[in-house]
Amino acid sequence: MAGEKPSVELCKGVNGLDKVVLRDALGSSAEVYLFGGHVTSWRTDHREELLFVSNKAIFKPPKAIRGGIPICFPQFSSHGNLEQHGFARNKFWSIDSDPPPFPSDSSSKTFVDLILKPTDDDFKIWPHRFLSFSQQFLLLVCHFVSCFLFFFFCFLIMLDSFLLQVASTCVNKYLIFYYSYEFRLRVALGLGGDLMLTSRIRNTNADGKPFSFTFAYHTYFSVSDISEVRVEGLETLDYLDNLKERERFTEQGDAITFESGVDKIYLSTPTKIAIIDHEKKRTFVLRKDGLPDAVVWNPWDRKAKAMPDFGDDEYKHMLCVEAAAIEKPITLKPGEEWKGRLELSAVPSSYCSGQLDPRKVLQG
Ligand SMILES: O=P(O)(O)OC[C@H]1O[C@H](O)[C@H](O)[C@@H](O)[C@@H]1O
Repeated sequence: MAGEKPSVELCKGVNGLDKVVLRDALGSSAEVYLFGGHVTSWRTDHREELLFVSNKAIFKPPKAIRGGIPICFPQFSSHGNLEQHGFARNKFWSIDSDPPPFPSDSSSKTFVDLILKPTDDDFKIWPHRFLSFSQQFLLLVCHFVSCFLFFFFCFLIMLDSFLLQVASTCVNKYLIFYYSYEFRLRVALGLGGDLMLTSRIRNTNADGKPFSFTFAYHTYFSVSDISEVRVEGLETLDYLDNLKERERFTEQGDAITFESGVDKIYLSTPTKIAIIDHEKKRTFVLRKDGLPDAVVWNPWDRKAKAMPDFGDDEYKHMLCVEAAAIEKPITLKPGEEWKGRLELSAVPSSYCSGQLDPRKVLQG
């Protein structure tokens, strides 16, 4: 593969879904499905797959693909009114042929730009606490109708308040305002086959209204054996434990190892986290920017069995470490843009007499 020209190719993937394949001159590659703006493959120059995708993954919209790097936006997990992890991973993205310049990625020639934005017929279920003009108008009509009835039938006073209450419930529940936004995603292969994802989210509301969101790159790393893996960079940090109703705890001082299911949101994490795979003698290094939190997730055996698109034993060969912004939602005023960047490298572990040197792993 080495010596080939870098290429960016649009082709058909599983079930005829469109995907973009990136290849660099040394043979590293990545694949991105337009469905979900979802990276499903990242390979070394030796064609070794670095991301986990379940053998049972269902490549059928609108179900998100199990594995790779789903984008969680505008809501992480189930903590909000939206569907789990928001809608970005269930939508078809487009190739953005003319994006505004990305200064930070200028070194990479192998990349694709995708864009997700609401379409006219695409009512976003992204509720908000303000009422739009049409909603206010509907409330007014309800009020006039009930006032009219009031003058003619005094006993309808009670009905008036009842109608108003029903109307506002309906307005809040069913007539939902949708935010206008632009979500631009660049997926790039960097020098040495690094995988770089940059998200830029802009508030394009014309009505002056801000919106808030939470976000995660839900990265599934492929590991040899979960019991041989440790994560460095999250020691002594506070986390919210999703398995204990999001109670807040403080992590102990040692690197994180795995003996049972884990679902934790580490808060205010450093910009660099390492996943060390002893058996493979490989270390994944995550570098992130604009993403203060990090989720660590492995479903383990019981939850794995309950997931229809995940093999019973596959939990042994994956680990999610998700660069995220969750604890403090991002709020954008109209015209404002947020940027969240993730850079992934796979390097040989500095392995010596059975001991890894965390200083080497986390240096630089
Ligand atoms: O099954 P999904 O909707 O893809 O979510 C998979 C997992 O994602 C995150 O890591 C959450 O912290 C977990 O609570 C959730 O189970």
